[in-house]
Order: sequence, then structure tokens, then C-alpha cells
Amino acid sequence: MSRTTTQNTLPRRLSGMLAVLFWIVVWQLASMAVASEFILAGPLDALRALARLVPTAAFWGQIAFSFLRIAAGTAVAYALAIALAAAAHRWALVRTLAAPALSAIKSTPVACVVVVLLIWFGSRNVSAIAVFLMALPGIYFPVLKGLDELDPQMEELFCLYRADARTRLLAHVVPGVMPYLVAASATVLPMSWKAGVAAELIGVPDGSIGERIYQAKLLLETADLFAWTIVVVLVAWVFERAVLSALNACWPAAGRWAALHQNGRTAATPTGATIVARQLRAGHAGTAACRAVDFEVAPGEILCLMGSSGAGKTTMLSTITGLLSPVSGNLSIPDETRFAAVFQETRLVDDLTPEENVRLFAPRERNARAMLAELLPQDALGSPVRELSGGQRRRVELVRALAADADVVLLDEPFTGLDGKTHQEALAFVTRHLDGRPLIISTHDKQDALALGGKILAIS
Ligand SMILES: Nc1ncnc2c1ncn2[C@@H]1O[C@H](COP(=O)(O)OP(=O)(O)OP(=O)(O)O)[C@@H](O)[C@H]1O
Repeated sequence: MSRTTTQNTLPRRLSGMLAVLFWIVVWQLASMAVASEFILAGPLDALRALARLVPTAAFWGQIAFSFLRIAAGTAVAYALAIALAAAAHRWALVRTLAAPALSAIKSTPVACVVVVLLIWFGSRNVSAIAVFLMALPGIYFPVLKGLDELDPQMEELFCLYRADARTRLLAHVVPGVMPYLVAASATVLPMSWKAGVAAELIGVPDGSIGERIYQAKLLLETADLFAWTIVVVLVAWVFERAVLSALNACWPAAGRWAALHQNGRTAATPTGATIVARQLRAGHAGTAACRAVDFEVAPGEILCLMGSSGAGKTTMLSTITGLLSPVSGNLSIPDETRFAAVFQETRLVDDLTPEENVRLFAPRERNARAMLAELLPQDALGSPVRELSGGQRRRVELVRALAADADVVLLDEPFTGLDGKTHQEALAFVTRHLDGRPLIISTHDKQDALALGGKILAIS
């Protein structure tokens, strides 16, 4: 933690504690003014009641009874809501069927549900089921939104590099959905305790916190009532902090784990792909972006696409990778060809380090760290890429493309943002690590084509 952050946090914590103290004093003064423990017990009365309750085994048994049911209801709701959201994201029919049912559950008052649940299931586990029903839509809708909002450019990246399902899930889906899940949890977790204790208050299961609060109400033990309320607030707070901390910790850790466990990925034999285009016209939605071109790129050859801004270089590269369909003409590429690419805009997993980003798609034989060290300073290698400069991020992408297990390398203006020296180093890096694979590169700089010794294809 930086010194500025610590300096800001301490006064904030202190002022928060003083605010709590202020309201406790107001509560104490109000109870002294009312002067009746039955009507308004003060904080000291509640503390005395708490001191009486805490040493008893029954107190801990009641907390355990309620905690187990509320935690179980919440956990099952999370698991089912996430699975259902994944299915709804994948299949429109599931989304259509789930929407009205979950919207109805969301708007039904807990008290009405609990009465029906008591008739069906009895009182013992009523809190678990009530919590489950409350948390299910609370998690389902935000997770579905997170899945719908996954960055399509990153989807393309994982698809192009042929990432397996596990890598895509841990390095792309989890970091994309987690902010939605964490934000939803900050509301759902405290609510689950409110719903659970409310259900126990109605069902009054033996040995629960709800039963104790109900008895305190019947016997007008206001101090006990407040003591139990304090206990519920504290346990709910600890529960919320524990779950949120676990979620926040597993968020970047998931991608890191995926990067470090690519042991199964070994370098495949290059297919020796030759790319042949005849009268190929690239474009978007059937509209050509450039004139028809002919070219042939064999293993070890380099083709430099050159043209003014908007001429269609990026569109041509996307057509070669198969992300876009040709508007007309022929493009011949062997079926199993594996591509690696630097896209025009940066596409990195922001929470991962440069090495982890490279290792996501590299075979285990490749020494990602050594390759990165050829282009980046040592102190940049340990930070998440979100903390790197634009030029450093560009170099990480370049290393990732050259380190990946690919037959063809495509680079779309890969030297953008690099100063003269790093530009030259990057050019030399490409030549050194191309390993006889065909390279197609888009650039505005004729010197790049000369330095790489590539053929030039004018795009217009
Ligand atoms: N998603 C898209 N949908 C429709 N048209 C697009 C899309 N992306 C780009 N275009 C159009 O296709 C044409 C070619 O764009 P492209 O990005 O391929 O050019 P470029 O040569 O790579 O340009 P630059 O050097 O500026 O990167 C432009 O007229 C652009 O407006």
C-alpha cells in the first residue's frame, strides 16, 4: 500500500469510528431520557445482555444453526445462479424461460414466500430456502449482464490464439464477470442475513437466532432483542467481508493460474502454411474496403501491407485470419493453420504480468521471460500490464505473438508508440524469432519493410 493511500485510510477509518461512537452515545442518551428498559434498552443494557449470552453454549449453538442454513442457502443460490446465467448466455431459450420466473421471485415479498415454504417444508430449513430464493435472482441477473458485456475484441483474441476452454474461462470470462459478481454480492450477502433471520422469525425453528429474537419480543426482553440484533449485524458483516475478500482474491488469481498451468501445451509441428490470395477483396458486410489484390506468402517470407490510413490494411489482415469473410476472390490457407497476431489496438489481460500474458498462449518449451527481457526492462516484468506504458504494452503483445505456437504471424502496425531505439530492437526481435514462419505485417513505414527484407503490397 502506498504512503498516500495509508495516510488517506487512517483518518477515514478514525472518522468512521467516531461517527459510530456518536450514534452509540445518542442511543444511550435516548434510552436514559426514556428511562424504561422495556421501551428502549440502551447500548450498555444490550452489552450487559450480550455478556450474559456469550459464555453460554446455547448462544453459539443458535449462531451455528442460523449460520449454516443461511450460508448453505447463499452458496447453493450462487452456484445455481452462475450456472443458469451461463446457460442463458449460451442458449436464448433458457434466457427467455428464466427471465419471467426469476423476475417474479425477485419481486415477491420474503414473508409471503416463507408462509408457503412453511406449509411445504416445515420450519427447520425455512431460512436456507428463503435465502436461496432471495439470492438467486440477485446473482443471476448481474452475472448474465457481465457475460453479455464481455469484451468482443478479447473474445476474438482468445479465439484466434485457439485458447482452450479452461484458459478462456479463467483468463477472460472470470475477470470480465467478477466486477459484476462482486458488486452484486455487496448487496446480496447482507440481504441474505436479513431474509434468513426474517424467515426464522416467522417460522420460529427450534435453536435458531430467529427463535431467540421471537422469544425476546414475546417476553419484552428489549435488551436481549438488541443484543441479538448486534450479533446478527456482526455475523452478517464478517460473512460479507469473508466472501468479498475471497472473490476479490480469486479474480486475478484465476488468470494467473491459467497462465502458469499450460503444461499440456507443447509446440506442435509447423504446418508450413503458404497463404495464396487471388483477386482477393476485403471488406465489411459485403462492402469492399480496398481494391482486389493478389499475393502469395510461403514459409520464411514476409509481406508488408502498405497504404494510407483507412486504405483497408486491418480489414485485409482480419480477412486472412478468418475473422472477416472475403467480399470476393479466393483466399487459400491450409485448414489447420494456427495464427498469432498483434492487433491494431492493445488486447492484453490487464491484471496479469507480461510473462503471464505471454504464457497464456505459448508452448512450455518457450522461455517467455527471456524473450520479454529482450524487449522490456526488468522492472516492467513483475507488474500487471495495466501499469505499463503504451509502448511497453505493445512490446508485450509482440513477444506474445512471436512466442505463441503458431504457423503464421500477423502484425498490425506493431511498432506504434515505440521510440527509434526500441523500434529497431523490435524489428530485430521479429527477425530473430520468426523461425521460418510466414509473416504479414501492416505498416506505414517503408523502412520497416526494408529492415525486414519483405515484399511490399500496396493496399488502396
Ligand atoms: N467494423 C467496421 N465496419 C464497417 N466498416 C469498417 C469497419 N472497420 C473499418 N471499416 C472501414 O473499412 C475501411 C478500412 O479500414 P481499415 O481499418 O482496414 O484501414 P487501415 O488501412 O487499417 O487504416 P489505418 O492505417 O488507419 O489503421 C475504412 O473505410 C473503415 O471506415
